[in-house]
Amino acid sequence: MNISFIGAGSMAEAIIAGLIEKNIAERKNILVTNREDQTKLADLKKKYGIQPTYQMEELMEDTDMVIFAVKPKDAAAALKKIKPYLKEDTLFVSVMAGISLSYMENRLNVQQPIARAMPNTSASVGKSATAIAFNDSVSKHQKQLATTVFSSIGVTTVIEENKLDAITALSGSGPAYIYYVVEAMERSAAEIGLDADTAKKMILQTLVGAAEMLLTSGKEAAELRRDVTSPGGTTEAGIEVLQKENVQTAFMKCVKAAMEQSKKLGGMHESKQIV
Ligand SMILES: NC(=O)C1=CN([C@@H]2O[C@H](COP(=O)(O)OP(=O)(O)OC[C@H]3O[C@@H](n4cnc5c(N)ncnc54)[C@H](O)[C@@H]3O)[C@@H](O)[C@H]2O)C=CC1
Ligand SMILES: O=C(O)[C@@H]1CCC=N1
Repeated sequence: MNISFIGAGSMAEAIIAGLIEKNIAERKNILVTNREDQTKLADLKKKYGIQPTYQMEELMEDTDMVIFAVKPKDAAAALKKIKPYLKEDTLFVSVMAGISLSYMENRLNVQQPIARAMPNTSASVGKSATAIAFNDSVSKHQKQLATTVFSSIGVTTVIEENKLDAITALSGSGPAYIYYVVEAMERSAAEIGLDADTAKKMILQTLVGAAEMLLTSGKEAAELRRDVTSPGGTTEAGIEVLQKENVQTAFMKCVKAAMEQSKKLGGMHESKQIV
């Protein structure tokens, strides 16, 4: 498979690492460009053996798929730059938060095959939860190609585009919520007299173990929680505080706020005139 990346930041690198690790594409067939940071491209070449280039013709000529991984604020300029070189039947895959299929169709070509994907940074370790939506021009074969690419960095689900803001809030931003909880556990461990190394080891194994239980036990989260909570015991005392402080409600508000922001990001850019 030939794949070209527009944008060479953390998300592009995570996907490149997955493609190489799982042998989805040969290193010589992965082309990468960015706006101007030649040092970053040289680093990527050294690390992964991929092909950096600033030649748009080279990027677009034989590619099966263009992965577009620039920030939403840079979308308009980057789309304008590539439009003259993008072949009309090449699959264009965006990983940008908030930017809709119709926004991209309007700036590229209404008939362009376009996919909108939302991975997360766990892609770097092959554990992304990615959701992907397609416009009507994407062929069955192209859907398979895109699914293969994102499956190389974790689990992939095909969904309707109108669910992508919710997905962005839940699993796109999701790793950050978990890290936030870990930060709190680390701080409390220090306060109750545990050294940082011991605390980290215990917290991380607790996290991995809980995830494995959720994946394999066949039990719901609430049931697993009840299994830990002995009547009159330590967990009950802890959870009572979380309930009194409305922590679950706060988390629900957090996900909703992230979803609103995803919608807003899209709206902010959609309202700009096509230039
Ligand atoms: N970081 C995250 O957790 C996630 C990010 N995303 C999305 O991925 C996209 C990229 O995010 P990051 O990799 O974190 O950003 P980043 O800032 O690390 O990388 C952006 C890249 O785009 C390049 N770029 C900007 N304008 C360009 C242009 N005109 N032509 C060519 N290249 C250009 C920059 O040089 C840079 O290499 C964003 O749209 C974000 O919404 C999606 C899921 C998760
Ligand atoms: O915070 C953001 O906007 C990006 C999208 C999902 C995760 N990070």
